[in-house]
Amino acid sequence: MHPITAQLVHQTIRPRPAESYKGNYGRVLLIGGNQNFGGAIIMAATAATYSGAGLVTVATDPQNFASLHARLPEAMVMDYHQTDAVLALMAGVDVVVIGPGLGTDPGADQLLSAVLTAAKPQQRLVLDGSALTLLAATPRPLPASPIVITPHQMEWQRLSGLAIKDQSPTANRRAQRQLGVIAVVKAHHTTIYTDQDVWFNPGGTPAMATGGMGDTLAGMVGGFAGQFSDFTAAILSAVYLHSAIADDLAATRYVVLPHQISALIPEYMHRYSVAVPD
Ligand SMILES: NC(=O)C1=CN([C@@H]2O[C@H](COP(=O)(O)OP(=O)(O)OC[C@H]3O[C@@H](n4cnc5c(N)ncnc54)[C@H](O)[C@@H]3O)[C@@H](O)[C@H]2O)[C@@H](O)CC1
Ligand SMILES: Nc1ncnc2c1ncn2[C@@H]1O[C@H](COP(=O)(O)OP(=O)(O)O)[C@@H](O)[C@H]1O
Ligand SMILES: [Mg+2]
Repeated sequence: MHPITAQLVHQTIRPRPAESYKGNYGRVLLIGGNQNFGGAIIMAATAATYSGAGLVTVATDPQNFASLHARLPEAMVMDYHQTDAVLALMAGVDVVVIGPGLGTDPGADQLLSAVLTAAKPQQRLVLDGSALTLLAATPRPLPASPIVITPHQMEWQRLSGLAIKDQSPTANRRAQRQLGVIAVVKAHHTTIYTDQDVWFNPGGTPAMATGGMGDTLAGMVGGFAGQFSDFTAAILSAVYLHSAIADDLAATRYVVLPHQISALIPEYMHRYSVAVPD
């Protein structure tokens, strides 16, 4: 098992070329946020935007449009009930993040299936939250796209069939291989399973135990996946920085809130892009 290192993050987040524009930094579509969980997709979209995604669109329940715009005017919105319009927009994006606050009603289930069916081989997919619960309840074929899943331990139990107490690296590895996707199994020290390797995240603190913390990670993974060509390195760097920021904040705070992490992502990305921090 390899630790994710500051060096790896430094090698992944490089200074931006001067001759570039928003189209070079990833078109990211985030899908989620029902009438009860609008905050989840707002936090995910905030993290994707603060991670440097060039263009962010959020497909969500229209009830969330005003609050999303008020928090994040950089994001565009669309009604996720209009499946054809969502799929038409999806055809032009680099990354799809689906699941934060999506809920598990039949409409959400159908939207997940439609997105999985429409995904093109070059599009990167981030499956989180409700998307994983839906997938566990009704397994369906996954597209040939690069896919990362970001389950917490209960979502991983539902998906893998492994009880939380049995989620050892060896068992997780076996389950990841069967699914054929990169698995970020979130815990106190998150472990990441790729086809080649098992990684662990050295950071993380119980100060992160707040609703929305995983939604924020999903958005970061989406933002990084739209910018950095090595998909695995992008995922590992997002996992590392998410908790590195939290660990630093937790030195003087009892709890760290998801939006506090997002606010610091640009500063940390700059820091890691210029040097390997101590
Ligand atoms: N502000 C918001 O709108 C929020 C929306 N959320 C969304 O709510 C939906 C449901 O997600 P939840 O995770 O809340 O509910 P889930 O039902 O998927 O998981 C929570 C259940 O798993 C158990 N559990 C065991 N180990 C756990 C672990 N390590 N971490 C978390 N739960 C563990 C809990 O006791 C609980 O019974 C998702 O779509 C999620 O994105 C949550 O992220 C919370 C914040
Ligand atoms: N005790 C802890 N130590 C380290 N990290 C934690 C701890 N509790 C929560 N986290 C992190 O917070 C995030 C929680 O994700 P998740 O449960 O999906 O949250 P939500 O769905 O509410 O956004 C994960 O990245 C997890 O690693
Ligand atoms: Mg979650």
